[in-house]
Amino acid sequence: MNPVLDIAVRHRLGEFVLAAAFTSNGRLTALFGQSGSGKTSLVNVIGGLIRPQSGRVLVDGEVLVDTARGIILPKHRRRIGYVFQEARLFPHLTVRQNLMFGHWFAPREARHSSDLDAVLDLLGIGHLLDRRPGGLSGGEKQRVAIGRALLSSPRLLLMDEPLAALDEARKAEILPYIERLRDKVGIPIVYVSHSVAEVARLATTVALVEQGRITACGPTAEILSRLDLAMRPGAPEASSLIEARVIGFDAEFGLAKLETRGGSLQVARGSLALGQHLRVRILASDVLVSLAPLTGISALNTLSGTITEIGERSGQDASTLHLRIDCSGDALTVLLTAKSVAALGLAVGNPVHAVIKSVSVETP
Ligand SMILES: Nc1ncnc2c1ncn2[C@@H]1O[C@H](COP(=O)(O)OP(=O)(O)OP(=O)(O)O)[C@@H](O)[C@H]1O
Repeated sequence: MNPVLDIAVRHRLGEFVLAAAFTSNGRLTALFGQSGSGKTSLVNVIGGLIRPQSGRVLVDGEVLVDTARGIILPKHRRRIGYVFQEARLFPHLTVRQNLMFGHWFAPREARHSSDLDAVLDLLGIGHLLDRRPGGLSGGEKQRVAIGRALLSSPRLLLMDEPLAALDEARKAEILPYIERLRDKVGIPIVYVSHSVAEVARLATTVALVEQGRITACGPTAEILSRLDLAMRPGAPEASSLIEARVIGFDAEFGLAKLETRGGSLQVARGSLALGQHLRVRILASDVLVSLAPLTGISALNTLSGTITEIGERSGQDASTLHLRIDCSGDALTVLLTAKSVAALGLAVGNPVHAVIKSVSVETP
């Protein structure tokens, strides 16, 4: 089977050289990297705004670029939807007219009159149809921009920092729509971000971009927890993504009880619903390790596991190191001082208890 994305391109922009190669089968592939690492340039190569000097771009096996065969499809023939940081809607047109603008760009055989209803429902924008962009919130504008891109029947959606211009409340409002887009619409997404929290929540696959190159690419949980990447410049701070399910609530204290493979966690209830499946994120620096089960401390969460990997000493003065604990199939990455590791005599194979404060468990 063809990968969803198969990219290997080389392109010089002044002093900067983009030399990026990766494949992805993810529904949402995040390009993550520091400012200036080349994420937007790569997106522009995929979208056709930059014609690469050499290389290939294939989406679901369709060749968009293959310089060796002299193929560089023009932008308008690629069927790629773009969503930028700013919504870029036409101010003089209504929301309906903005959306239909996307529809006109869809190939005739891919246009269906039912598409509009499905998109309105998916993005919750049906009530905005007669409004003009000027009267919409930033989050509403972005939902319309996503709708417009979807209605062009793209084979791929490129989203370049779509939430960067929004405040925290608007981001929180739009994230569930992007999750639905990822899970319910069969269009693969390439998503540029430099927010680890966003990547942890949305991405199925992460490609790390560093100085024009892809330094790692793989499933999100694996990339975020990889010890060899943890201290690289621009790499996300090491963290663990753990699959969990809401199994109950503690009404008196406003907590939700989550079940994970390695044990239970208690977190702030927020808007969690009974039975909901979610991914929680725990920073490596927010976990303590104990040889014996602890009593008499305030932390509410203890996961038990076995040390599977101890990384190299790193950080300031090589004073810290990462280790990985297998908690019944979930990998927990922990940052400790080298001194603690020596004092406890920690070694691969040791059974340990990982202690996590509830406030350190990030939930959607
Ligand atoms: N036309 C150009 N000529 C010369 N250099 C360029 C050109 N376009 C981009 N660059 C350089 O290429 C590098 C990568 O830029 P790019 O915008 O792709 O990075 P980015 O990772 O998207 O950054 P940001 O997160 O800040 O948007 C930068 O150093 C930029 O200055």
